Amino acid sequence: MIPPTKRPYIFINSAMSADGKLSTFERKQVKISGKMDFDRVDELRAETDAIMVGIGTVLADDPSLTVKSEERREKRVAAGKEENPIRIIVDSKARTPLDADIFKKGKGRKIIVVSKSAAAENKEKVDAFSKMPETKVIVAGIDRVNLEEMAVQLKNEGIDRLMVEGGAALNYGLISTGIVDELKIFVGNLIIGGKTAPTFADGDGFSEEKIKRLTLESAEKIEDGILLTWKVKNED
Ligand SMILES: NC(=O)C1=CN([C@@H]2O[C@H](COP(=O)(O)OP(=O)(O)OC[C@H]3O[C@@H](n4cnc5c(N)ncnc54)[C@H](O)[C@@H]3O)[C@@H](O)[C@H]2O)C=CC1
Ligand SMILES: Nc1nc(O)c(N)c(N[C@@H]2O[C@H](COP(=O)(O)O)[C@@H](O)[C@H]2O)n1
Repeated sequence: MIPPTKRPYIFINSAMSADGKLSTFERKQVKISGKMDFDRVDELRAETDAIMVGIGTVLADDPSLTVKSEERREKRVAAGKEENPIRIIVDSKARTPLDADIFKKGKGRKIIVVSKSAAAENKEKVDAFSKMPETKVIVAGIDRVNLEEMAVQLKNEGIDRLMVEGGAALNYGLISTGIVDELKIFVGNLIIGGKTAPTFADGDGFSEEKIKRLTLESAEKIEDGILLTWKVKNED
């Protein structure tokens, strides 16, 4: 495992239903958070150096990942930062559409992380990413993005605090690699159901001896849901 000093502090913020789902079996975005929780997320975005999502989330939701409050953007600029944190997509096969909202909405740097095989086999698309405004490509891993290698490269880009906003496969990948420090999970007042609907952490799952343990830091009621903040025990 890489020492925490060689990578950013990494936390995941997600909203899930009371039955642990991130969205429906159709993988369509569901409004789980209310107004207050979305505002809390906006504040977290404004305080972070970078925001990351997986390609599954880009293809499903097409998020812009911008700071929504003008006041918060102005505060960032006054502090000598860009309006928006660096927006990062983990995209092993270079599938990010060139007309994705992340390229169209909001100012600031973007990073697309691809695998070596995508950089070689899909060179035209990867070159096109590099030509998009304020966009850099990082290559990490052979056929799939190596998340540890990526984290070290992101630290070298000056990212000390990284917020991950899903989805299910990326959450599991990062947690199972042992590089997530904290989870902020808003549990909303709804049941989504469905055995194929994405859960907070999908992937292969842990065998019993490798189950990841957490320490509860706080539980806060927000509107009709609850925000749980956990520290991840990575030393086990
Ligand atoms: N409620 C919420 O807070 C959120 C919900 N969502 C929902 O989650 C769903 C998308 O989740 P997923 O389909 O799981 O996609 P995802 O966003 O987790 O992206 C998965 C992709 O990440 C890439 N990846 C590269 N290297 C990886 C590695 N080493 N480990 C894991 N992934 C790696 C792969 O290309 C993989 O296909 C959508 O339905 C979306 O609406 C997404 C974000 C937040
Ligand atoms: N915090 C939170 N609550 C929900 O109810 C959600 N559905 C999500 N989804 C995440 O928000 C992203 C949208 O970002 P933009 O508004 O486009 O900037 C979406 O892609 C998910 O990451 N989050």
